[in-house]
Amino acid sequence: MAPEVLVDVFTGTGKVSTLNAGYSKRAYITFLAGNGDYVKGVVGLAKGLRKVKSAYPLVVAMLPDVPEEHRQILRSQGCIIREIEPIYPPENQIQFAMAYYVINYSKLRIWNFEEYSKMMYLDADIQVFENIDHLFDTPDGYFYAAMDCFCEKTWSHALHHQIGYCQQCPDRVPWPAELGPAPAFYFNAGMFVFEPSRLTYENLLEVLQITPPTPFAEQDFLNMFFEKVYKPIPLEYNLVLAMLWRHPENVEVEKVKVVHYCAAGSKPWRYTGKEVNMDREDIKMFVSKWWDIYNDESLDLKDQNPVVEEETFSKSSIMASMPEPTMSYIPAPSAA
Ligand SMILES: O=c1ccn([C@@H]2O[C@H](COP(=O)(O)OP(=O)(O)O[C@H]3O[C@H](CO)[C@H](O)[C@H](O)[C@H]3O)[C@@H](O)[C@H]2O)c(=O)[nH]1
Ligand SMILES: O[C@H]1[C@H](O)[C@@H](O)[C@H](O)[C@@H](O)[C@H]1O
Ligand SMILES: [Mn+2]
Repeated sequence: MAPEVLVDVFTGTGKVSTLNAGYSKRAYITFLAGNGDYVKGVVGLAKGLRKVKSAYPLVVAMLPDVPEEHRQILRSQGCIIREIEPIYPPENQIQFAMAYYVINYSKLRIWNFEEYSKMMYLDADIQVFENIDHLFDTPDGYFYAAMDCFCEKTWSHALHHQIGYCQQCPDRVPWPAELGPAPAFYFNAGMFVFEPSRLTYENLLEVLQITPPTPFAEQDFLNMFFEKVYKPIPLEYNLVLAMLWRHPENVEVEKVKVVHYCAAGSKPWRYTGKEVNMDREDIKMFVSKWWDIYNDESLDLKDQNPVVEEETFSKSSIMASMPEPTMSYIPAPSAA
């Protein structure tokens, strides 16, 4: 049976949610490694979440190599800092994952944050342009994320890409019958909704030990691990920018709530406009919208005191004002 795509149907009652009454254990979470410029992405994300009046704090799971200066910047923006130990794939096998992505296995630590009942992971190169708090209301027991696209060069190692198959337009080149059933839907791991759990965490680490690393590192691993409970959500919750030129018919730009600046050359803080497709008007528009948020001083955290967790929660409940969504499911088109 084809998996289902989650579709939100908003009733838009505008009712103020009483978040502290049972829902306070929710948070956004991102990942930060190294002393480079990804800290700018996290600052941008923290300000973006504030702009759309998200009711939940942003936790930053960071590796020990993030310098104190960057931690201070993030604290001053209201982020909750949580240091994690790196996770490496089994010894001697690292060469099979793309070097750049190996560090992302460390992301698995976030399943250990059991003090939160539900979290939404967002890459540091993601920006949120509309409130997406309602995704926390999705039924428990599933893994929610948007489906990826296989058309860019980064996918050239994969058979899908080589034969021209993409799950975003499965009719263009249908999956060849002689290769067996079409592959399960595959999500981009830059954005997902999950439930931390010690049991799941231990399971993840155990299975990782017997799983050979693959090019997209933890993204491939999570796709395999959560295959049976994966529920695709609409692309507007994680617009992988390449969708704009690979599958424009699937994108309604005005509906986009979350942009993932993952296309080569599109990270706003590194943007030069010179790389392929980077001179497009829609790309320029999204990059400039990211900078508007990053540069907007009115979005800086007003309170100069460093944020402590409890404080953030109670502030959140006061800020919370959002429509109450109802969710329904429709079947997705078959990938075959
Ligand atoms: O020097 C770095 C590199 C990466 N990151 C963090 O790691 C995330 C992933 O890196 P990119 O966003 O540059 O990579 P992509 O978006 O191309 O990666 C996609 O594929 C990866 C496979 O490992 C992950 O699944 C990632 O979440 C997914 O969006 C960043 O957003 C950021 O949060 C850092 O903090 N510092
Ligand atoms: O799955 C891949 C991967 O996450 C890449 O890093 C990203 O740049 C691509 O856009 C995506 O399709
Ligand atoms: Mn990313």
